[in-house]
Amino acid sequence: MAPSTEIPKSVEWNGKEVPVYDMQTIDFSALLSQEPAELEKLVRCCQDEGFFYLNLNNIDGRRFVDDNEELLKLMHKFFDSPLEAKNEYGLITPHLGYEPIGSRNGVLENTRDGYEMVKVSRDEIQRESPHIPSNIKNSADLKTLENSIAANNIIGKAILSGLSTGVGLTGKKRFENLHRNHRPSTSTLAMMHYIPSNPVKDDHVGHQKHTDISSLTVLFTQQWGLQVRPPGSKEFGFIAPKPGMAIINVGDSLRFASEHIFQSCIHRVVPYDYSEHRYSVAYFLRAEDDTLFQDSENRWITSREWHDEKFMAFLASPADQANAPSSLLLGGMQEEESDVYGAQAEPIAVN
Ligand SMILES: O=C(O)CCC(=O)C(=O)O
Ligand SMILES: [Fe+2]
Repeated sequence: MAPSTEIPKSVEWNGKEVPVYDMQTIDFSALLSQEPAELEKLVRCCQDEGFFYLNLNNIDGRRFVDDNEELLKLMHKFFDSPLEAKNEYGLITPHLGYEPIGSRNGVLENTRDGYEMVKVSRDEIQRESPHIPSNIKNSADLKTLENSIAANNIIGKAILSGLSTGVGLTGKKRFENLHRNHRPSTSTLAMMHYIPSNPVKDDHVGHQKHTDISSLTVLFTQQWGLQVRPPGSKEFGFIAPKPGMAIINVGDSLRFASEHIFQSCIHRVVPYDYSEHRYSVAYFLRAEDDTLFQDSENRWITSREWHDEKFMAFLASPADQANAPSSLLLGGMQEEESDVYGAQAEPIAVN
């Protein structure tokens, strides 16, 4: 019998039954044509949940899935290298460079994070001699990185454009116009490797609860581990990876740009299979640095200021993080009262 591709409604994780949340699916081809029914669905996804699958299993999308396969090979080469090679430039800016395992707080109390990450920004890849570690800098590697950044940028812009049309924005007010390609931004490709870990006994575990700084995040992963906490829900639940589909989420900046109509969904990553190495790629499409919007405290703030402020807050110690306002940490998103597991004091992070 062929293996079942059915996604279960819940799975057992860490000694507990945990929901698997079903998300809506937006079809990339229909999005490109701005089919009205697809745009309506897209707007609803962003207003109600802030998360959806993007189906790339079609003639328009398959090349982006292939780009991601190539990138995965490059990631294996990079992460298999010695630490000194990976850390050749260190973390140059928050959106460019390498962060070793344990740079931030982990997903559970008293843990550090369980992943290493290398980021290549869209602005940097276009420079004459970009700061990229030498072990992924031959001309084929640069092409692979460029293809992925371009692919994700095209996907992000198609979504922004669909959303602008869907909510009736015209001219300069359209979301794409806050994300012009030639303007400086912190948009970046983040490649992550999670080490195997057991939440019961290890001290480097997962990726802490957060909302993304970005306008939109385009995520590729073939492995379980991502959990979301949709608005109004009492607990985190898994999102199942699906072949040929990217997972898209709205981040704080698009929530602000939409006058807080869109949800910036709360999420985190846990080790699903404790013995597994997990790989994921998140492209953070961010607004032009000098874009002005109002945060949930009604402060006028630029895209760059929001990025820098939130990033610094999350590099802070667990004690300082606990004292930071949740309007900063969770982009103004409210959490429902938690169940027992979710109620434990968890640090919160950012990307
Ligand atoms: O690894 C993942 O699946 C998600 C990572 C993430 O949430 C982030 O980098 O902001
Ligand atoms: Fe994230």
